[in-house]
Amino acid sequence: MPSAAFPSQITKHYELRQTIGSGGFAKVKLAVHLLTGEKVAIKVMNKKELGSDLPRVQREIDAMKNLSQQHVCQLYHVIRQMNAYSWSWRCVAVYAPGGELFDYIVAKDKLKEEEARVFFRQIVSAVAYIHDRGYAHRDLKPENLLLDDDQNIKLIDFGLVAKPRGGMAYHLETCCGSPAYAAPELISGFPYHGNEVDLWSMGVLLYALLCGFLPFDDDNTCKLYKLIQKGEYEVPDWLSPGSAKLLSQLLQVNPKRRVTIKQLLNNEWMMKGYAAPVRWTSRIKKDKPDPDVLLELASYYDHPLDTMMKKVLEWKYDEVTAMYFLLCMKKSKGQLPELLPRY
Ligand SMILES: COc1cc(O)cc(Nc2ccc(C(=O)Nc3ccc4c(c3)C[NH2+]CC4)cc2)c1
Repeated sequence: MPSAAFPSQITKHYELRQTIGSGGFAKVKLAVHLLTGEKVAIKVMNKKELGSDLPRVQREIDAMKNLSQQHVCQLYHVIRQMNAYSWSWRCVAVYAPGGELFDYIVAKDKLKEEEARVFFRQIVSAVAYIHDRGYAHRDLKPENLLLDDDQNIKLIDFGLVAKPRGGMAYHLETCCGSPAYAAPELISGFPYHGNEVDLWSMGVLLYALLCGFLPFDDDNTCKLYKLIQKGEYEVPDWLSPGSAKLLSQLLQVNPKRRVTIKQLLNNEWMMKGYAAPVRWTSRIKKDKPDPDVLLELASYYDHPLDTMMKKVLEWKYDEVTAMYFLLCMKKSKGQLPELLPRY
């Protein structure tokens, strides 16, 4: 039980600020990492509220520990704390000052094709990466896509992620995600493939970006399901033929006829105005830590370089992992030479 005399792991490293998101069993707070001054997002989950959702927390944390890519929200630090008579989790991750893509679309009503293409290419990059790592997100929607300070996409909320044993071929028997973005095969209760379900949700997402409203929408969930299973939607006259064609390739009721993530990478619409296909491999090389950051860490912790390298490569998602990623963030902003206070 933390007290003033025994500061919690959180207050030892972070200064908590306001709540920036809440829902279900979790609350997300803005915080500042004391040593680097970098802003972070801290997701607070209490076992008591979690109830049956405990596996969801573990799934999200395990997934985020395995996912490091420029368009996926980076996990920095996981702190499990015993308080009162139950466990609580605090997970520290990237803060995305642009907030949710959902709010960005609402504020702009709808996006021009060129702007939608910039975001959609980054979303395809994130999904191609997690699929390649054997994960299906299963809850792709604008609320789970955040914008960082350069308006780049960061994918969050891996609580419904599925990493079926033996890769993606396995059917996933659970029904999940948000109804308006759910694929026909998922809501029909048929066995489905997680990666195909993600492609349908991306079709709904692209439609929302280009139109400012949903292709299938009804307050009555049963009526909504019928609309989705019919797969008929309005094609507004402001959509270009290319946009309409890509939407028809994504919003295919038969998952076997749906465009695949690999086909999307160099799809005609995706390539318009671009010289190269979507780049989806990670720019973050966890197996080769950044030498400048290692030097800074070794100096701060007063460790020999090779000892520091070994500690970082353990990827414990403790204070060392957090320091590493946050110093990388500072370096990307040209602020690394700001020396850390020495012990
Ligand atoms: C374990 O998984 C985690 C852990 C964690 O610490 C965070 C997340 N997910 C996030 C949720 C929200 C944000 C975030 O930055 N939200 C945000 C930021 C700025 C603003 C808003 C939200 C909304 N109002 C406008 C300003 C970041 C990560 C997952």
